[in-house]
Amino acid sequence: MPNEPYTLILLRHGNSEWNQKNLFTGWVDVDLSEQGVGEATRAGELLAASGTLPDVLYTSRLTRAIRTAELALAEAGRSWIDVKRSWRLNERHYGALQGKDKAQTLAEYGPEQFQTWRRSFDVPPPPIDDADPYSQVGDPRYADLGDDVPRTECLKDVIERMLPYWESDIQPDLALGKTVLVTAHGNSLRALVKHLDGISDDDIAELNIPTGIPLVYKLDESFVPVGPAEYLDPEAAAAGAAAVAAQGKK
Ligand SMILES: O=C(O)[C@@H](CO)OP(=O)(O)O
Repeated sequence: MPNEPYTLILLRHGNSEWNQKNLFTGWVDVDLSEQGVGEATRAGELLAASGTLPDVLYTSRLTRAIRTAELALAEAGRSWIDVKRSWRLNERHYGALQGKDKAQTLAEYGPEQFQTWRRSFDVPPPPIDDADPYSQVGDPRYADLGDDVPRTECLKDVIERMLPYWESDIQPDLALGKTVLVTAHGNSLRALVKHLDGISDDDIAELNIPTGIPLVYKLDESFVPVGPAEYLDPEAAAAGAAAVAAQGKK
């Protein structure tokens, strides 16, 4: 291979106030919890210690991802890098479940329906009402979407809105040899990992992304991984992923 492989770092935001309260979040703009602030800072330490220093940052338009990136980059001495934000990296819109308690939802609807809403590939939760306090309709942050602001999404919908951005914006920066950091969300990153690793529609249900631990991909010139992606703290990543899988059962 003539050139060095491209480096892509995926980072799920640190634990949020609603992760802590065990509420479905989606596009609701909640901040990091104190634990999340610590995780974001630690992510920056891991980047610095491994010498994986980003040249450009991509984030969603949600505070928890933006702050995670700011804290991690400050810790790694890279606050100065260029930043690009897109709603296409936002969390999966959780429809009418936004703001609902996960444990209560599990108790009310049962494990099968609960798992279908959380992890099925193509079954979205019921749509959120435009008048719901947790709807994003009318939010100036999404003025460019007009009436196309999502009312609910399944993982398939997330892949369909995220992949065009991956191709139009992120891939060209990688092709320039830049180390790219993407700070995003559990389900928008599951969508990207599914694409990169060629995971089937069924198997993706089992994949959970832990909060605040950088996942590093090396990609060839066709943006295909040259080996398995690596978490910079594999033990913490395994524990974190198991905790995400168990949400609701508390
Ligand atoms: O509530 C959410 O938006 C997501 C991520 O926190 O939850 P889940 O892991 O249940 O998809």
